[in-house]
This record gives sequence, structure tokens and C-alpha cells, in this order.
Amino acid sequence: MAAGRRGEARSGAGLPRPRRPAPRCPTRLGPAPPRRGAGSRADELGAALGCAIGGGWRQPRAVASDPGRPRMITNTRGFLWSDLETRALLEIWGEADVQSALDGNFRNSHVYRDVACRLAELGFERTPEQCRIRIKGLKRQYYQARDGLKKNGHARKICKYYDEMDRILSCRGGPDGAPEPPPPLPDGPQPLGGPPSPGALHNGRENDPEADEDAGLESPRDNFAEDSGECSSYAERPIKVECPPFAIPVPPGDGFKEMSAPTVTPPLTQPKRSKKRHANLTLDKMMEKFLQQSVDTEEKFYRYEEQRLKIEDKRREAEHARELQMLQMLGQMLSGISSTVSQRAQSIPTSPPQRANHRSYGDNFNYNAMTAALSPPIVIERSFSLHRNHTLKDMENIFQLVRNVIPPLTGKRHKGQDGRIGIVGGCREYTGAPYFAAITALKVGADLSHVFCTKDAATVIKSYSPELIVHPVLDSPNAVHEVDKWLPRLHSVVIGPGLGRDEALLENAKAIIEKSKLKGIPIIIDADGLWLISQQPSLIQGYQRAILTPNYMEFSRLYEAMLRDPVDSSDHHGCVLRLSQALGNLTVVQKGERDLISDGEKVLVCSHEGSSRRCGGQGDLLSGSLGVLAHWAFLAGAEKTNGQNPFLVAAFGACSLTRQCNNQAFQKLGRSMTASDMVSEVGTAFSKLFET
Ligand SMILES: NC(=O)C1=CN([C@@H]2O[C@H](COP(=O)(O)OP(=O)(O)OC[C@H]3O[C@@H](n4cnc5c(N)ncnc54)[C@H](OP(=O)(O)O)[C@@H]3O)[C@@H](O)[C@H]2O)[C@@H](O)CC1
Ligand SMILES: Nc1ncnc2c1ncn2[C@@H]1O[C@H](COP(=O)(O)OP(=O)(O)OP(=O)(O)O)[C@@H](O)[C@H]1O
Repeated sequence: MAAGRRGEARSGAGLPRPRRPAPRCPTRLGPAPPRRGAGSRADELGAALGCAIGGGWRQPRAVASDPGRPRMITNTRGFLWSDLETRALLEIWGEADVQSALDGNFRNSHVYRDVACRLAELGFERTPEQCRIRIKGLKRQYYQARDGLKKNGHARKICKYYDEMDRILSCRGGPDGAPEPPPPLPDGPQPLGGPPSPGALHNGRENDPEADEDAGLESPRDNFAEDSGECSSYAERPIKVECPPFAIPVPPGDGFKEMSAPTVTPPLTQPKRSKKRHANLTLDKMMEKFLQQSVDTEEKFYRYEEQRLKIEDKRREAEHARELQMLQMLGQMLSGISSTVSQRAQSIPTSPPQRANHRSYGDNFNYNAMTAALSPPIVIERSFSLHRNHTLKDMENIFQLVRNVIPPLTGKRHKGQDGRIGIVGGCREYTGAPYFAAITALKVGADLSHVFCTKDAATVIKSYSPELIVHPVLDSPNAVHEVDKWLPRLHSVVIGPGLGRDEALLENAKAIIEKSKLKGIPIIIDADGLWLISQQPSLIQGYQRAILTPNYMEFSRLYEAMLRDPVDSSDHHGCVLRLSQALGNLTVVQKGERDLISDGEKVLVCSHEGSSRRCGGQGDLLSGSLGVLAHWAFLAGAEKTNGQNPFLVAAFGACSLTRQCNNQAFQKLGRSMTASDMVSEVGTAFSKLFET
């Protein structure tokens, strides 16, 4: 059956075929290609051909003789070309517009569509693919011939159309029209798809997109056999009609699968085309993926850049706002003195105990009660940027005061001298809070950190850190006595982190506060310690070596307990000032977006940049660091704090440090940042703020 068809084709091939009307050409190359009018070589050739010999395009047929084979698109390679047809093809292919369209274009199917159209106008019906393959074969012959010519001068034996090809190809330069470059060195850049065949390394071929397209995908022998494709007459050689025995692979989605019928196994003898098609598809797919990835990466880059710019804008805005605020504050300080003096005078009678207590900071603390009583409450706000010069020396440079009180590290001191801090807190539920406070105290620079907690919590807290000294005494019957034994050795106590609200524990905490007061130890009260104070304010009232660190809720409770009024949310400064006064001018640190610190005389505002992350435990870092700084500031004396209340200075230092830790940890970890991450930042934050 197949032989019969070949026979038909052969007999038909010798007969003149009626010339069909030239098909409409769907695509024309470039701007107005020269129409082949009189004088065009292709037209002359067309005219000379007259009724073209039967070299027309035959409808490719699928081989149906083997029912086991799936019907599919016939591969059109292998059709034979007559001499006239070939010359017509070369004329068209050699046209300048065709050559320039082929130059530098990896994809050339549209060019060959045009070539096929032009060929059809001359009466030769060939598919674009047939034209492309024919040209490819001719080119291969030409290059082989040219190489051979260099060696032994037998060019025309190998390539019949050597002169025509040479005329076309020797004019063909690189993409910019320059003469063809010399052949690349063997270790030079290789085209995609594997190492080129030896021939591909010769002049011009590396610039030839048509050559690139198939480089390395077929064996030269195979190509030569198929692509020589010429015959002097159709009768001379049988027409080779091919049908691939396997399906043409179609790329589905991401990967590649062959759409072969499940029962058909491709014969082992014909894998090359499949490989080539696979390779072509793989290359296309790879290129597509590569381009997609490039686009994605670029998009990502722009997204990140946009976010970065937004953050930068916000930072600038915040800085600007802070500068304005500072200027306003300065203006207020200068212009509002007279009005605030009268306010101050009115407020004095509401807190009678404070006058006497000012002296209780200690012998070395030269606090001038009279001056304080007559001076207006001053609001000092510092917004720090570490990398800017601070022009407002006015504020007595609180930062510098903090630096002043930090004991220098010297070899002369022994363990314990830089701080022995006690944390009273830690129960079964809350083991983290006392740990954060105690470890922060150590990291700030205390030498020893003691935790007085319940038995349940002790082992757990110990397991967090071997650096901590943990006493499992807080729920024991003689808890107060046990703690009291240690008090003389402690420089400050922090009462409340993780204490809980158990009655017995609160009672013990109360007794420990009393004992500490008697010994004149600075006391920092936080968390559940503040709950206790809000129940019994007299416990701490008037003890000016106490610092209270309430968050918003804790502040509200205390305020209401002391002033019998709800907090005035339009006057935070006034509220914190009044609470401190009501408690007898002890230091109050109201934590929040901006930390307000007051001793009833002044309000310091710390709005040092932190972050928007509010994980639990941040307040514990604050109370732990405050334990150390309060001791240092108290010890340093008024000289080092320039006459300022040392606890204000210490509180300001601790707030700035906590916020700096928060900022640094957030920079690194963003949303996933936790209090432990802040603890890791204590060392660098401290250096940045106070040691540079
Ligand atoms: N890892 C650990 O072991 C840790 C243990 N910790 C320990 O836990 C114990 C209890 O401390 P605490 O702060 O949760 O109790 P408390 O003050 O009664 O608040 C209760 C409620 O008040 C609110 N609220 C709180 N703050 C607010 C604010 N700023 N602004 C507005 N509202 C605010 C809020 O109410 P909500 O929003 O849930 O209605 C909150 O639930 C204590 O011993 C402490 O040391 C912590 O240190 C964390 C790490
Ligand atoms: N809105 C905020 N913006 C910036 N910083 C804040 C904000 N709120 C609190 N801080 C910072 O966090 C520190 C701790 O305040 P926070 O209100 O978290 O205490 P807390 O509730 O007692 O903490 P804890 O979880 O330890 O009990 C403050 O000193 C302040 O520096």
C-alpha cells in the first residue's frame, strides 16, 4: 500500500501540474519588501519556468498501513527538490530583506512563511518547514564544501550550489552588518544546547540563528543524508514520505510528556528526532522559564524597593515630627514659666510629706528641696537619633548624665561591686518575667542577680540560665526571713515580675518591701507588685527611693486608688506628675508609646525609637535594667547627675535601653521578635547608647 502510494507520487511527479493561484501571503517581511517586478531575478526565473515542473507541494500523508501506529501530523522532511525549485528558493532566500530578517532572529518561522509564499508566487508549493529544512541542508553542504575547499579544493563536488550560497553567505555579517568575526576559540562561549558540532565552530555559523537552532541536536551524517534533498528529475529518486512512528511531544504545563498511545513502544532505531524535538521544546521551555523568572525577580526587586522607600519616608516623617516637638517644648519652657510657677504653688499643699523626704535619697545626695519646690515642673523630652548631633544642650543632656553614672570597668573592683540585684517574683504560672528581669540586670552590668521565687518556679527559672542565683523561698513559711537574710547584700530589689496575685505571696512581698525600706534599698515595683501597691498605696507612699513602672492598666489602677479620679487622657503629663506627687514624689515611669517619667517635679519623656512590636516581657527588661541603673545613679550622687534626681536619670536610661533593644531585635526579626531576642540585644544596645 505504501509502495503504491510512492508509485503514484512518482508517476505524478513527472507530469506538469496546472499552476495553482499563488496563495495569499499572510505575512510579509519588513517594510515594503521589494516586489518582484520586471528586472527581479526571482521574477525572471519565475517567467522562465512558465508552467512549473511538477515540483509542487504534496499533501503529506500519514502512513495508515500500520493500524498499530497512531495517526498524526506527518513530518514533511525528506521531500526532494528539483534544481529549478532549489534555485528559486535560493533567489528568494538570498534577498536582502530575507537575510536581514533572519539575522539575529532565533525564531525564523515567520521568515520562512514569507519565503514559502514568495516561492508559491513562482509556482512552487512548499511549506515553510520544507523551505527551512532545504536551506539548512544547503547551508550544511556549503560549509562542508567551504572547509573542504580550504583543504583540497573539492567544493563543488559536495555542494552543487556553492557559488550561489557563497554569494549570499559571504555577504552575511554579524548582527550589525559587520564582517563575520573569526571563529571562536574552542573554549569560548558555547551556544545553548550543548557543545557545537565541529562545523558549527567555523566562520559565520556561530552568528547564524538558523544554524544555532539545530546546533548539536542531530548527527551530521543524518542531516546530510536527509538534507542533500535534490534530484535532477523527480523520476530519478523515489519520493520519501515519512511518518514518525511516535507522537510529537506536546509540552503540558511544566514538564514534558510524550503523547504516545500507551500500547506503542517507539522503535529503538528512531530516537533521534524525538530527542531533537524534545531538546527544542526543552530549550524553548527553559528560555520561557528563564524569562519568567527574570520578570518575577525584577518585580520582587521593585516591591522590596517600594517598601524600603515607604519605611524610609515614615522614618523621616517621624524624625521631623520629633524635631518639631522638641522645638515646641523648648518654646513652652521659655514662655510658660510664669504660669507653671503658679500651678506649682497650688500643688504644693497636696503633697506635704515630699519636702522632708527629699533628703532621704541619702547623705551623698545633695537634693535641694527648696529649689525644687520653687521651680516649675519642667517637661524634658528627648527623642534620640544616635547619628545626629544634639543641639539641645539645655536638657542637661540626660544621656550624658546616664553615661556619667555608669561605673567604669576597671580591674580594681571585685565581684559584686557593680551590682547585686534581687528580683522578687516568679511563681508556677510566671517563670519568664523574673528571668527576663534578672538576666537583663546581669547583661546591663550587674555582677550578681538573685531571684526569690516559689519552689515550683525555681527549677524552671534555673534551667533558663545558670547565671542566675535562684532562691525557692517565696512560698515557704519563713519566706520573709529568708529574703531578709540577703537584703543587706543587695543593692536594689525589683518586686513584682511574675509574682502573681496569690494572697500569701502578696503578703510576703509586702513584708519584703517593708524590710527593704528599712534598709534604704532602692525598690523598683512592677507588674503584680503594682497591684499590691494599688491595694495598699501607703506601703510605698513617701519612700523616694522607690520607682514604680506601671503600664497603662497599672497606671490607671494606681491613679484611681490615689487620686480618686479616672485618668485624664488629654493630660498624660499632668497625670503622671500628679500621681508621683500623690505618692510622695517617688519616681513614676508610665510606660507606653512614649514613656513618661516623673518625680513630681519634672516630667521626662522618652520617645526613643522602639518598634511596633509589643511582645510580653518588655516591661520585665525595663524593670531589670532599672534595678541596676537605679543603684548606679544612686551611688554616683548628685555631682554626677548634675543635681538631677538620680532615679529620673536611671529611669530615663532604662527606658531608652529597653526601646533600643526592642528596635534592634525588631530590625532583625520583625514580627517574630520576642523578649528573649531583646535580651540578646542588651549588650550592643547599651554600647550604642551609653558607651560611644
Ligand atoms: N513570660 C512571662 O512569664 C511573663 C509574665 N508576665 C507576668 O504576668 C503577670 C500579669 O501581668 P499583666 O501585665 O498581664 O497583668 P495586668 O497588668 O493585670 O494586665 C492584665 C490585663 O490588662 C490589660 N493591659 C495590660 N497592659 C495594657 C496596656 N498597656 N494597655 C491596655 N491594656 C493593658 C490587658 O487586658 P486585655 O487587653 O487582655 O483585656 C491585660 O491582659 C505579671 O506577674 C507579669 O510579670 C508578664 O511580665 C509578661 C511575661
Ligand atoms: N506603644 C509603644 N510604643 C513603643 N514602645 C512601647 C510601647 N508600649 C510600650 N513600649 C515600650 O515597652 C516597654 C514596656 O512597656 P509595656 O507596656 O510592654 O510593659 P508591661 O506591660 O509591663 O510589659 P510586660 O509584658 O513585661 O508585663 C516600655 O518601657 C516602652 O519602652
